Amino acid sequence: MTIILASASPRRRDLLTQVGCDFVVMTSGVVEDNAQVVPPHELAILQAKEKALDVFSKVQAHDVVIGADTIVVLDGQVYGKPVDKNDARRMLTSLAGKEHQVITGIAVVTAKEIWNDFVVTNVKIGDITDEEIEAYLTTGEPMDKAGAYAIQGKGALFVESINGCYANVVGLPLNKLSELLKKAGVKLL
Ligand SMILES: Cc1cn([C@H]2C[C@H](O)[C@@H](COP(=O)(O)OP(=O)(O)OP(=O)(O)O)O2)c(=O)[nH]c1=O
Repeated sequence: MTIILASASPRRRDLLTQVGCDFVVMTSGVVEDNAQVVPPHELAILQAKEKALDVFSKVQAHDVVIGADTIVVLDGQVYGKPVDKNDARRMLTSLAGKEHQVITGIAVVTAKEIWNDFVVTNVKIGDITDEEIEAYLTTGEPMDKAGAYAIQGKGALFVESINGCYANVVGLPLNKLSELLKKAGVKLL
């Protein structure tokens, strides 16, 4: 049995490595579509499942595949990864001074069953000046992050407080993952 992380995200790899998991990475060919008309948490679960199932179709039947999808939700509006600098600027401007939710959907797929769930973390972004947004955009950090910021990077300068799982914001809720892996018969400790 091999544990496979169906993700191109270096953050997810780092988090899984942090907890001593022995795994390999395989990226899925799934194209995300955040415009789907389903509630945000369902969208995150759906996309996590799609990524995991796509990879599962290419591996051995006894393997375990993990998929995840992180979205930012502000007043019911879903923000994925920005398409360009203008989109990132728009996201950061609207997140400033407000609380939003970071939702990660997670799926663990085995030949027997698909376990899935989601985790919500509330994040309050403080006031940000236009000058700070422009400076942050030039770092390039926002471009591959949901909501256009990285709590684990310079984006931490904007985060006033969080309520909930930190790893969830970075892209992989480790406590929830452990719970789902245990159901699939995989123990990390
Ligand atoms: C909010 C936030 C998101 N992110 C990242 C986590 C995810 O990698 C990314 C959201 O995009 P995702 O589509 O969830 O993931 P991905 O495209 O990077 O990787 P894959 O689909 O192959 O698994 O945003 C941070 O790194 N820090 C943060 O503070």
